[in-house]
Amino acid sequence: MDEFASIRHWTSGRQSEEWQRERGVRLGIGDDAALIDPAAPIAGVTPPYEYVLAMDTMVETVHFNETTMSYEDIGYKALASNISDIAAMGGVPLQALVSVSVPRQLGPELMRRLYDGLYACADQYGVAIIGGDTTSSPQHLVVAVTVTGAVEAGKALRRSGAQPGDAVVLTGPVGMSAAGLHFLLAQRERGADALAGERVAQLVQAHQRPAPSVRAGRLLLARETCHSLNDVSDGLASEAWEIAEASGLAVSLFEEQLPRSGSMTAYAGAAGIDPLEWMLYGGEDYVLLGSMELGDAAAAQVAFHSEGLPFYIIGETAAGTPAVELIRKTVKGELRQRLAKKGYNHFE
Ligand SMILES: Nc1ncnc2c1ncn2[C@@H]1O[C@H](COP(=O)(O)OP(=O)(O)OP(=O)(O)O)[C@@H](O)[C@H]1O
Ligand SMILES: Cc1ncc(C[n+]2csc(CCOP(=O)(O)O)c2C)c(N)n1
Ligand SMILES: [Mg+2]
Ligand SMILES: [Mg+2]
Ligand SMILES: [Mg+2]
Repeated sequence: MDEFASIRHWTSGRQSEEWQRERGVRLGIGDDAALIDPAAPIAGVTPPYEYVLAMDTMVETVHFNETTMSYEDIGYKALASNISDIAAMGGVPLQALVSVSVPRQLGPELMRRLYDGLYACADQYGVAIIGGDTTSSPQHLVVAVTVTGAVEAGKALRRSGAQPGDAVVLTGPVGMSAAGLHFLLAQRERGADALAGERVAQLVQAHQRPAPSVRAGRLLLARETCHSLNDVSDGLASEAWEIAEASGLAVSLFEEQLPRSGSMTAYAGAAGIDPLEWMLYGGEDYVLLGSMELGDAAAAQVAFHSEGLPFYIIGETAAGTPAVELIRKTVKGELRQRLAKKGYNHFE
C-alpha cells in the first residue's frame, strides 16, 4: 500500500461530514489543508470564544515501547494527552491534526490499529480528525498531534493566575500511571506477571488509556473561583512548581490529603517502592492541578462528587518566593519538606 492508500485506509469512513461540521469543520481530510469556521456555534460553549491550540508528541522508546503499549493504546493516548492540555485551559476540545512518522517495516495494518485507538478517543471526547502528515522514519515510530479547542473569551484558566490564600485542588489520583508503567517494564524483565490481577489492571489502564479531565476543567471554569490550572504530565511536584513560578507564590501540599489509590499503594508495597515517589514525580497522570478561592473549594468538591467525579483539596498557596513544600505529619509533629523541582524531563 502506498502513502496515499495508507492514509485512506487509516482515516476514511471514520467520522461523518455532518458530525465534523458540528465541530466547526468546513473541510476535513483530503485537500492541502483543512478549513475551520472560526465563528461556528460550539455546543456547550457560550460565544464569543477563543481558540485554544496545543500539541504533544509521542516517540517510540521515550513514551512507549512494544511491551508497554498496544498500537491502539498509542493512538488513544497520543490524542488523550493533547486533549488534557485543552482541559487544563478550561476548554472544550474540537479538532486535531495528526502527524505520523512510520518505520518502513511497520505494515499499514498496525497503523490502522493505531488509528482505531485514536478515533476511539476522538469519538469519546468529540474531536474531529481534520488532517495531518505522514512520513517514513529511519527507526522509531513518532506520533505528533495538534489539537484545537474553544474556551469562552477571556476565561481560560492559566498557570499564572493563582492568588495567595487559594486552596490547591486536584481532579484525580496521581501515581497510578507510573505504577502501571513499572509493572509493564518489570513484567518484561521478569518474563512473568506474578502480580497481575484486577488491581494491576487498573494501573495498566491508567498508563495506557489516561482519561483527560475535560468535564472537570469545564466545571472549574464555570465556577469562576478557579484561579489557575495545569494538567499533570510531568508529575505533581513539577506541575505545582510551574504554578508557583508562573503565579509568583509558594505552594504547600498536605501529604495526608494526597489521594492514594489502593491498587497503587498495594503494588508499590509489593514492588518495594515508596508510593510517594510515583505520586509526586511519576507523571502522565493527566489529571488537573489548580488553585481556587478557599471559600468555594468545599462546595466545588460537593459539585464534583454529585457528578461522580473525584475532587481533592490537597494544599494551599501563600505569598512568598516560588517554591513547593510537602507538609507531613509525623510522630514528632509537623515536618515541612521542600520538594525538588523535578519530574519527567526530556533533557536530563
Ligand atoms: N519546540 C517548541 N517550540 C515552541 N514552543 C514550544 C515548544 N515546545 C513547547 N513549547 C511551548 O512551551 C510551553 C510549555 O510546553 P510543555 O510541552 O512543557 O507543556 P505541556 O504540554 O503542558 O507539558 P507536557 O509536554 O509535558 O505534556 C507551551 O506553551 C508550548 O506550546
Ligand atoms: C517506555 C517508557 N519509558 C518511560 C516512560 C515515562 N515517560 C515518558 S514521557 C513522560 C512525561 C510525559 O511526556 P511529555 O513531557 O513528552 O508530555 C513520562 C513519565 C514511558 N511512558 N514509557
Ligand atoms: Mg507539551
Ligand atoms: Mg500541560
Ligand atoms: Mg513534559
